[in-house]
Amino acid sequence: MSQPRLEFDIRLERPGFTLSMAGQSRPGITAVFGTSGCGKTTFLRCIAGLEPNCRGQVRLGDEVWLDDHPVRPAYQRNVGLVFQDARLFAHLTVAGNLAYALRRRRREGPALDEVIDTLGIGHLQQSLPSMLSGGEAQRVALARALVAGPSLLLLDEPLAALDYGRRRRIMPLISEIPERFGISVFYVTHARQEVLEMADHLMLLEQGQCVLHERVDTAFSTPANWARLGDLSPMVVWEGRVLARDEAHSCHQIDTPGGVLSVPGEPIAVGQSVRIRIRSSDVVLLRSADSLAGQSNVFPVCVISMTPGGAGLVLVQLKTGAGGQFWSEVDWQTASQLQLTEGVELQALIRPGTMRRYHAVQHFFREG
Ligand SMILES: Nc1ncnc2c1ncn2[C@@H]1O[C@H](COP(=O)(O)OP(=O)(O)OP(=O)(O)O)[C@@H](O)[C@H]1O
Repeated sequence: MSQPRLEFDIRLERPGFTLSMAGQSRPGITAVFGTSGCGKTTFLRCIAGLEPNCRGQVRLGDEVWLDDHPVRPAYQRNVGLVFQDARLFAHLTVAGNLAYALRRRRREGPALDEVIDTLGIGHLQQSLPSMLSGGEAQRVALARALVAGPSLLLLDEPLAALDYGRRRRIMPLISEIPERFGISVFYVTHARQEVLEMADHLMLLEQGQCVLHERVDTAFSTPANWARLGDLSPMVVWEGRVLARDEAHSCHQIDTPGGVLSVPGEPIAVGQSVRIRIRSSDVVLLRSADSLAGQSNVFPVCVISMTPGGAGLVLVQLKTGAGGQFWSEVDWQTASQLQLTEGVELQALIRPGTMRRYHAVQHFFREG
């Protein structure tokens, strides 16, 4: 299903704060990320038409929403909004909340049953909001937003008030929304895990400006971004696809840009897209693979570059035969013993169990 493109070039002045952002939506989920006060919520509010002093241009597909002054006020912008608190109508049951949204629908939207099924709220229909857990209430809030048939979904930390278990259960449901309902999503979060698990793209805001708008794997794998994404240790994030599962050893064969990795963990379906994070500290370098016979995740690699890392270490950039680049961090003594220089070929072992796997139900890896 095609997702109408949002284009914006907006400015909002407040005492001590200016939001100034230009760009366009990309298919799938875009995480809006950044430190507290950088303007994430304000950006969503400007797009939704909730900031009367916002100036500039906003359009969604052929519809002009803002042309220096509002052309379409908030109630005429077909936007679904979900906040940290569910904000359900307290006097209506779940079914009543959904029926309300259905009555206000202004364009063709998803079937009610499909939304209820996707979010797993069929058994809650007769409940009042006061009877719902935080996770249930957020699922109903998402369902209510979807039932209204929005052209764009804006989610402002919808999982922030939930515990880890509930967040984990809802994340895959949110991941499905863009493809299943043909809607682009902007998703404000502070949580890196939510970005890695759900988002296709990352928009990083600093002091009211967008300083990065990239695919998630590229954003997290670029050295210049590590500090600004919250003091990350050197890492790469690879997009991969499950080729096979080895039940006997509880692990998966995953095709990645670096080659086929063997990754342990809970079952994931063959064909499923996943992300793999490999930190520099997870990678051991050796001159020869002789002592590693039978070990999985050993790759012949070539040294691309060496730069001083943190804490007196050297950061070694490596490339596998398949072309995937990643990092290892060693002390200078080890670097000298291994005679590391650019162009040297050696073996890299990605230590089993250190790789972090994210489900990443992504379908929008291509630039849209
Ligand atoms: N209603 C308001 N009136 C005046 N200033 C505001 C208002 N709301 C937010 N601000 C200010 O605007 C700036 C951006 O706030 P915003 O809420 O968009 O940041 P944020 O990135 O969403 O923060 P957080 O992650 O803490 O939610 C901040 O300096 C904030 O203090």
